[in-house]
Amino acid sequence: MPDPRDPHPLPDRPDADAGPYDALLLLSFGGPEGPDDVVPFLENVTRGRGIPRERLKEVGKHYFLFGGVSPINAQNRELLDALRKEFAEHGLDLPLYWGNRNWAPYLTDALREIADAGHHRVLVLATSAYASYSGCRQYRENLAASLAVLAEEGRPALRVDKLRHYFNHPGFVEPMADHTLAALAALPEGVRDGARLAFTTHSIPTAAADTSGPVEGHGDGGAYVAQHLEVARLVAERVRAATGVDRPWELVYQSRSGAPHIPWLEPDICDHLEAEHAAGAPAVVMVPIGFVSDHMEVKYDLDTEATAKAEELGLPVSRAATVGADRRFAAAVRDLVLERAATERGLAPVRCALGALGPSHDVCPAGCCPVADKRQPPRPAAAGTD
Ligand SMILES: CC1=C(CCC(=O)O)c2cc3nc(cc4[nH]c(cc5[nH]c(cc1n2)c(C)c5CCC(=O)O)c(CCC(=O)O)c4C)C(CCC(=O)O)=C3C
Ligand SMILES: [Fe+2]
Repeated sequence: MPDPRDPHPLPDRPDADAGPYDALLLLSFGGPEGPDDVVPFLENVTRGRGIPRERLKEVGKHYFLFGGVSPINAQNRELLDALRKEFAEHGLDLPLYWGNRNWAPYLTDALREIADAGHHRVLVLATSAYASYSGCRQYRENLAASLAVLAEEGRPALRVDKLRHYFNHPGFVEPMADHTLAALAALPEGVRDGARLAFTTHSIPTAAADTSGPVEGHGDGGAYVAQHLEVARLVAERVRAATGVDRPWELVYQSRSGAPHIPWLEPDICDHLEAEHAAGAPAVVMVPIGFVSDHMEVKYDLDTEATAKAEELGLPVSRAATVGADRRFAAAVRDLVLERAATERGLAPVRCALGALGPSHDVCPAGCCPVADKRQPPRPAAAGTD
């Protein structure tokens, strides 16, 4: 077992050569930036997905509670700034672009800008660290659809690759562990040692979880659950080493949508808080390992809803910050860019990953993360084998 106190230095990549790539595209979810954006944004997100009307009204309210502004776009701007700084400091000359799936700046516009600047090979950083249809293939489908628009416009073809999943990269795990320690320190001292850890991520339909990742890993929970359990274990191990306390921890879920008769991953964080309280837990730290920034799913579902539930129970809780624009995460992105570029040049670079699962594949194999809903027509996806 690796020593959790080992700083896991990134491989010292002597070069700053991003070739054959000539652009990096930050690909994210997007979010509304004012009250008038909320309904059209939700329509973009849920088009053809069978989300009950009631649920949409409810989710709209979450956004209106925050003035109709999702924090996600500002957070992506911060990440872009951190990446620019990281690249400049290390002499990595790779222009950065940004496009979203569901709101401006849109993905198609970003790709058009990239093509018009004369670039040909694009590397994509998605703000989703794990496998699953929603977290990976859906982004690849959006890339394919946008590339098709550009082709119709008669623009020269872009070749697009996606960076591998980074959930187990030290630049993702280490900031998450530090933020968990900070959230523990924010609890009243008397309950700190007894506090339990609740790692949270987005619930998805169990059928989508079971088929997440490469075909040979399909089965109960699939790669989605296995990858999250691994990050939870890695973070819990680091927290134990730093505090000397071996705390009970669990992986739980949040932000469920979809029709009630379709099974989604459980337990929900609110039910979990109730169960922990009933079991005599003195406090709980919520650790949103499923997300890359403190966007609305974190601000509403954890900081508002779950925190209100805990108050009602009289259970002290705190919430760990996500990695956001942490410079170790920016360094991880640089590391992954250089790693992939070297691989594409025919070299065999060090592939940095913590824990037992090893580095994820560079290219999604055929059958990876299929649409679980059989009524959905299969759509073309870019940056993969199928
Ligand atoms: C796995 C996963 C991630 C993590 C990976 C990633 O980051 O991509 C994620 C992120 C996010 N999800 C977000 C927002 C929403 N997700 C929805 C709906 C859904 N999410 C799903 C899954 C995921 N979602 C699923 C299976 C659905 C059901 C409909 C469908 O199959 O597509 C809906 C519709 C209403 C509702 O029912 O909640 C909204 C508004 C925002 C923006 C937050 C902000 O504005 O700050 C972000 C970052
Ligand atoms: Fe979502």
